[in-house]
Amino acid sequence: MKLPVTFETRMQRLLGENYSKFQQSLQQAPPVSIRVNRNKFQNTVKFPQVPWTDSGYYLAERPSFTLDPLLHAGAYYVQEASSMFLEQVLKQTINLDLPLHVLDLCGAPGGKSTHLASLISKDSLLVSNEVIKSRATILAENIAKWGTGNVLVTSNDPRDFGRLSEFFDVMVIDAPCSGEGMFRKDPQAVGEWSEENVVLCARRQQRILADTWEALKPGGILIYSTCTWNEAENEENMAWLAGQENAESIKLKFDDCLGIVRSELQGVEGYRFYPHAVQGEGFFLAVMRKAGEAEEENYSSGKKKKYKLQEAGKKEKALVQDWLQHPENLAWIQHNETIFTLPENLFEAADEVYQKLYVIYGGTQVAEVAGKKVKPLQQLALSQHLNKEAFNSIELNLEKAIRYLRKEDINLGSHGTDWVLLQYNSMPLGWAKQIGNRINNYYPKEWRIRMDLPALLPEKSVLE
Ligand SMILES: C[S@@+](CC[C@H](N)C(=O)[O-])C[C@H]1O[C@@H](n2cnc3c(N)ncnc32)[C@H](O)[C@@H]1O
Repeated sequence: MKLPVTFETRMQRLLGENYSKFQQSLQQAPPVSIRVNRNKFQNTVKFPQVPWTDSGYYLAERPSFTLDPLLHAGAYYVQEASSMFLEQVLKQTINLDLPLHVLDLCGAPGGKSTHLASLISKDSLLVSNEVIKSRATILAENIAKWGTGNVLVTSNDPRDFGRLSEFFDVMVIDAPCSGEGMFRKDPQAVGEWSEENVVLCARRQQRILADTWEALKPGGILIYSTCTWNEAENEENMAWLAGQENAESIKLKFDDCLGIVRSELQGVEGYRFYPHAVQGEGFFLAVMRKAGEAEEENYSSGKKKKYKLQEAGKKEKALVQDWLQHPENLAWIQHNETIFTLPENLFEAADEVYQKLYVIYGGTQVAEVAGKKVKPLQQLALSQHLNKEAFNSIELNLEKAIRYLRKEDINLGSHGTDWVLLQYNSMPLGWAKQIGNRINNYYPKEWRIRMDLPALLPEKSVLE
């Protein structure tokens, strides 16, 4: 790999005697890692663990993830290991048992958002945002597959978040960057890199930070990360923020043997991940606390509030409320023919987000109801709160599961006229409707597996 000269000079300065080890590590294949969705998959996982997270594992090689039904079921997410350090930050800086409002500002495709969704309590709200619409759709798909039901996916420009003044306890900004840490994984990134682009990225990151700072509560935590190593996009931006706003750097504790490098600039501490020192890709992270103390939230001010979210009709709700576990703890909401739910205690906060931002996906999408006709939605099948007892289900073998996920017609050898939940390894994949002895495949067209099937299919899932 031919590296840009100015990049090499800077890395030599940053790494000193470790530079040659760094250079060698760029020639090696990147490690493959996954993060397991513990709410869906509780079995023991046989792989070596990523040291800074309870649910991350290294695989010995890269399997065909696309052909693994459990990936589509949301049982795990493929994520590079350094990014999983987010878990340590949250565990060390926040009481995760409290009901929190969390923002993931640059969310797609959903690595950090799905991780955040696993870490926060069920009474917490995650707003997962992605400004680019096509990428926001993929984010919504991954959030639905993860299935926690307490996430709103928005597609807004960072400046729109000023409308949610002092709303978030935690803000994660995994900023668009010059991608130096991706050189090994994506050699094309080398060709796209330039000093001018580093400067442009650093300015854009400052703009993003300035635009969203208002949305953080006093006392709230900002977790800033990039997948690049130059100081302009990292420490210098954090020092700039500390100078502009009333923010202090938070220092994290961890064992030096992990190989994570601490950096310091003008009182701001940063954490650097290099591929020769950790089993993961290039990454930078810093944590800041906004000065002050949060005031007690007071949503019920006495005035009759006008909500944007409309309660589901009684008749419509009666048709579907047994499809989720503990329906009594949920707010049942209707938008046209679609019924969806949010945890009851999150209704007011979620409504505020609906009023101020462009929400493309929220909570658990349960069903479409037209008169007495009810159609269960894909997101319900993948919800962690699905009441499986309410449906007939059919277990598929691996080949049939893959064919179902390709939206092919499959023969189940069954008979009937009802909805059936199709599963692989007892894990729901989606719906089919029986019509006599054939079935209609209701897997969403946009989500289907598009790749041609190899002559030999995998024998089992990565997790088996
Ligand atoms: C590093 S990626 C995020 C990865 C994601 N956090 C994850 O863990 O899967 C940065 C994201 O920022 C988005 N982005 C690009 N320009 C942006 C801008 N001006 N403001 C906010 N986000 C932007 C990109 O579309 C991209 O999805």
